[in-house]
Amino acid sequence: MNFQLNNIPERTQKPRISGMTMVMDKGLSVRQAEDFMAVGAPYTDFVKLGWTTAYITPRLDEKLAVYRDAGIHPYFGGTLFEAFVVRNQFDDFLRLLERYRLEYAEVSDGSIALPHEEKCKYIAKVAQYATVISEVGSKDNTKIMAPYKWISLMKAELESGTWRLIAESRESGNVGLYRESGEVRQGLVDEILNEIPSEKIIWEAPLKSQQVYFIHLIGTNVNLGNINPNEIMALETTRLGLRGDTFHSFI
Ligand SMILES: O=C(O)[C@H](CS(=O)(=O)O)OP(=O)(O)O
Repeated sequence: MNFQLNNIPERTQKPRISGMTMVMDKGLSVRQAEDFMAVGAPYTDFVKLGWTTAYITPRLDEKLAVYRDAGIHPYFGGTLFEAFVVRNQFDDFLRLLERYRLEYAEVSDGSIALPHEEKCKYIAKVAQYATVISEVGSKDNTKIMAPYKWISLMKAELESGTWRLIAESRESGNVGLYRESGEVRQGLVDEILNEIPSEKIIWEAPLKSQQVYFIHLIGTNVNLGNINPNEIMALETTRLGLRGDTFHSFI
């Protein structure tokens, strides 16, 4: 830090198992990724190349190297897994993990209809190649899932070998965990937290109001995802109680 301020909440240190920040890269150039790492690396744990953008990303190997060299784990969005599965190319997906030396892989069913037992089998298989992060929740805002269902899916995915669960919100922050307005489904979050340890969940929270909600509810070291690269410094200061929204929470 550049100077001393007392009573700053303690942040977990890398390699973090809680207090993690997952940033969504929607198509940064290699140069933009380097610039992002120049300021954001200490505050970023994972970079997800959003949905299927890895398919068309120029100089993909170079971009992955930029993140790895900065101590960040890059991985591909779950929609890419779904794009392989829906085309009966699951084995090609596994080869892709090896080809790009990906240590983490997202398994999701946000865009395809996949019986949950099958999703769990995929989780177990992918776990033989990479550490699995599995996403729960639909990308379709007409599909509202009851809290008990979220919890049973989450438990089954953990039992199948998922390392961390991602709670869906999309980039827009208005599905899954959130109402169409972006407001948090608070009852849902409370029920999930009664049954699943919070450090097992990465809450997708692209909007500032959502990040603030989870920092107030769970604390500085809540796991947050789908953060815009441009917002990484803003989020870190919010975690530290150094922005108006959380200023009085930690003093
Ligand atoms: O679910 C997500 O956060 C993303 C991005 S969006 O849904 O396309 O907005 O998909 P993912 O495949 O997990 O990157």
